[in-house]
Amino acid sequence: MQNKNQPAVVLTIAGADSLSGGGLQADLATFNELKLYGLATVTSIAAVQPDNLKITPLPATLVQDQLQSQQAAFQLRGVKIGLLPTVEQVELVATWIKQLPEKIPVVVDPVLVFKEAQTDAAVGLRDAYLRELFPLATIITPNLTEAMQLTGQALVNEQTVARAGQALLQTGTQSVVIKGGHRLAGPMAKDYLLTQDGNQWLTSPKLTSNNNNGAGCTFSAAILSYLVQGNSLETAVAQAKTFVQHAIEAGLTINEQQGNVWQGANREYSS
Ligand SMILES: Nc1ncnc2c1ncn2[C@@H]1O[C@H](COP(=O)(O)OP(=O)(O)O)[C@@H](O)[C@H]1O
Ligand SMILES: Cc1ncc(COP(=O)(O)O)c(C=O)c1O
Repeated sequence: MQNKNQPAVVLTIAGADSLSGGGLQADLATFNELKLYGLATVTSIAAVQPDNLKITPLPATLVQDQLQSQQAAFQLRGVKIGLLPTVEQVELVATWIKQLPEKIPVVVDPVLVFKEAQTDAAVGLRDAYLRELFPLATIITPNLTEAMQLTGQALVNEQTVARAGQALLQTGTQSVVIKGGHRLAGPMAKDYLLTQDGNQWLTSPKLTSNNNNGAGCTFSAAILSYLVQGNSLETAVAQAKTFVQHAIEAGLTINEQQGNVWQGANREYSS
């Protein structure tokens, strides 16, 4: 039994990152900083290698077992969906979301593209996200390259990103934020938020730091956290952008090419 002094419980369904930059490690760190109790269903293990990311999926039955155990033990207040490496896992997670007894925020981060390696998601996986998960989402959070792969459009400026947002909204998700981040040209890191009620660009100065592994995971986990705390979608996304900006600024260098975000940087700013 949870009383009102205990933290709300949220779940991430995600992969484990061997360097803890992204994946469930970033999600749990974010939930913790934002005073939520985080659970994780592990879908896969991502081992970061010098020029590759080796992703090993776990069997779907094991994913199902974890979800059942978590739902039996806790009242879940929100769910974030990260890396699901197989169509079978996407279908299973969609079925599980549909049977949840209450309507809770569901943030879907379609992890199809990684900073650590050049990848092109399998068409079947892309289609499964579009068909199965997006219609169940409160918000979807593709990065620029993922939005290109999901829409088949070249996204090079504000107009094309806005058009892609409209196309993604047609999938049935309640809202979409396309992360221009470091990939969209210009001095600002711009993200485009589109809801049923309107749209806006969220901007922050583009940091030159390479310590942004985990930025996307942290951003989407922070959106979920702020939604669970009762904020509007617009407020949740704006606050998440500030949270991730601080996390990149204070990131941890691994080598000249890459480093991880650090969610703990936000302690300095919280009251
Ligand atoms: N260099 C940067 N400077 C400032 N913000 C950034 C930078 N890179 C990414 N971001 C922000 O971090 C969040 C995650 O974006 P991104 O790194 O593109 O996602 P992903 O990790 O999915 O590729 C977005 O809010 C984006 O604008
Ligand atoms: C398991 C897993 N999920 C997601 C990601 C994506 O991380 P990012 O937030 O940098 O997009 C990674 C990156 O290494 C990962 O290993």
